[in-house]
Amino acid sequence: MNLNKEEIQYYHRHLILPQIGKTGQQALKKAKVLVIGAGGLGCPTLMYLSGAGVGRVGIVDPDKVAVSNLHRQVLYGFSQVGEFKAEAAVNRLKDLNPNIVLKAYTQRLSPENAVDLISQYDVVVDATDNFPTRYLINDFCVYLDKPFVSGSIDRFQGQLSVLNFTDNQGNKCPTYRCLFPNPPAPETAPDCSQNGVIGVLPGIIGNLQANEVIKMICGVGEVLSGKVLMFDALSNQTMLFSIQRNEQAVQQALQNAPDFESFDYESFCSSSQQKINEISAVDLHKKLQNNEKIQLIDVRSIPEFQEELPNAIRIPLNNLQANIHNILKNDCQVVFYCDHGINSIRAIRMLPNHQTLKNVFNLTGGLVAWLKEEKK
Ligand SMILES: Nc1ncnc2c1ncn2[C@@H]1O[C@H](COP(=O)(O)OP(=O)(O)OP(=O)(O)O)[C@@H](O)[C@H]1O
Repeated sequence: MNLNKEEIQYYHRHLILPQIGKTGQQALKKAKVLVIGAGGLGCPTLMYLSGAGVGRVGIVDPDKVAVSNLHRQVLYGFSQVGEFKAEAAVNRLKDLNPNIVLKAYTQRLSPENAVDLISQYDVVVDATDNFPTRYLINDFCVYLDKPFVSGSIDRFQGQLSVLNFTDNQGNKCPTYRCLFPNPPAPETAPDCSQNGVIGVLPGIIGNLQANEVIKMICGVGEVLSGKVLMFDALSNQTMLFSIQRNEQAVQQALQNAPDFESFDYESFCSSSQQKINEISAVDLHKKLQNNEKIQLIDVRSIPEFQEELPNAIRIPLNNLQANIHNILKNDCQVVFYCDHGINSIRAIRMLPNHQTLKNVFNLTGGLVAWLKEEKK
C-alpha cells in the first residue's frame, strides 16, 4: 500500500506525527470502514475518516436530505435537499479526498442485508438514531467479529464507546448488550426530532467516533473500549464509566445466528413495555373515509410540520393532564398523533388506566407516516 506523490503531500501533517507516520497512513489506506447513518453523527465522522485517508468508506442510509437536517448535518447544503444522504455524502467526500474509495448504500441496514454489508468492512461506526438498529448492529458485529464505535446524542448530552473490540492480548471487550441488556421504554428513549439537539453536539461526538476508528486502525493510544464517555455540552463535564463484558448478554446477541432474519428488532425494542393500541396511517385513512366517529388529538407543542389532520383538537403534551377528562368523555374512538408518533405514545401513557382503554390509539409514525400515505 504505497502512497503516491499527491497522498504524501495530502497526508503530510499525519506523516510527521511519530504515532502515525508512513506505517499508520498505510494502515489507514488499507482499512475499510462502514458508517451506518449519514445524519448528525455520520456527517462529521465521514468527513474526518475520509480526510484521514481511510481507503474504503461505505455509507449506509436510506434517508434523503431535509432542510431540518442542515443545522447539524453540515456535509450537506440547500442544493442537496431531497437527494439521498449516502449519495450526496459520496459526492462531497470525493472532492475532499479523491484518493479513497467511497461507496453509497441507499438502503436501511436490516437483518436481511447486514451480513453482506458488514462483512465487507473491518470496522463499523454506528451513527444511527434508534434502538432497533443499535441492537441489530451489535448482534451482527458480534456474529461477524467486527469492532464498532457507538455514539448517541440527545439535547446537550452525548456519549460514545468502542464495542466488541478485541484488545492486544486477544481479550474480547464489552458489547452493546453488555451495556444495555434491555432496550429502554420507547417514550423514555432519546429522540432528537422530538427533544431537539444542539447542532454542534453531533460534531463533537461524531469527531470522537472518527478519532476512535483512527486509533484502532493505527494501533495508537488507548481505545475507548470497556468504557463509556459521556459529555455534557452545557457544563463541559466529561465522564468516563467502566463497563464489563457479560457473556450472557453476548450469547443473547448470537441466539438467532445464523438465522438472524427471523428476529424482529422493532418488536424487541417495544416489547419491554405494556402494549398500547396502534393504528397505521393506512387504517386511519380507511376509517375516516368510512365516516367512523374518530376524535383526533394533536399533542405537538412546537410542530415540525404545518399540516394537521382534519378536525383534530390541538392539546400540547404539557397541557394534557388538565384536559384528559374532556377527551375521554367522548364515546368515540380517539387517535393521538404528533410529528413522529413518539410524543403521542407518551400522551397515551399519561391517561389513567390507558391499558384498558380499547378505543384509544396511537398513530404509528405520526404525521410523517400520514403525509407519506397521502402522497401515494
Ligand atoms: N437502520 C438504519 N440503516 C441506515 N441508516 C439508518 C438506520 N436507522 C437510522 N438511520 C439513519 O441515521 C441517521 C441519523 O441521523 P439523525 O440522528 O441526525 O436524524 P435524522 O433522521 O437525520 O433527523 P430527524 O430525526 O431530525 O429527522 C438518519 O440519516 C437515518 O436515516
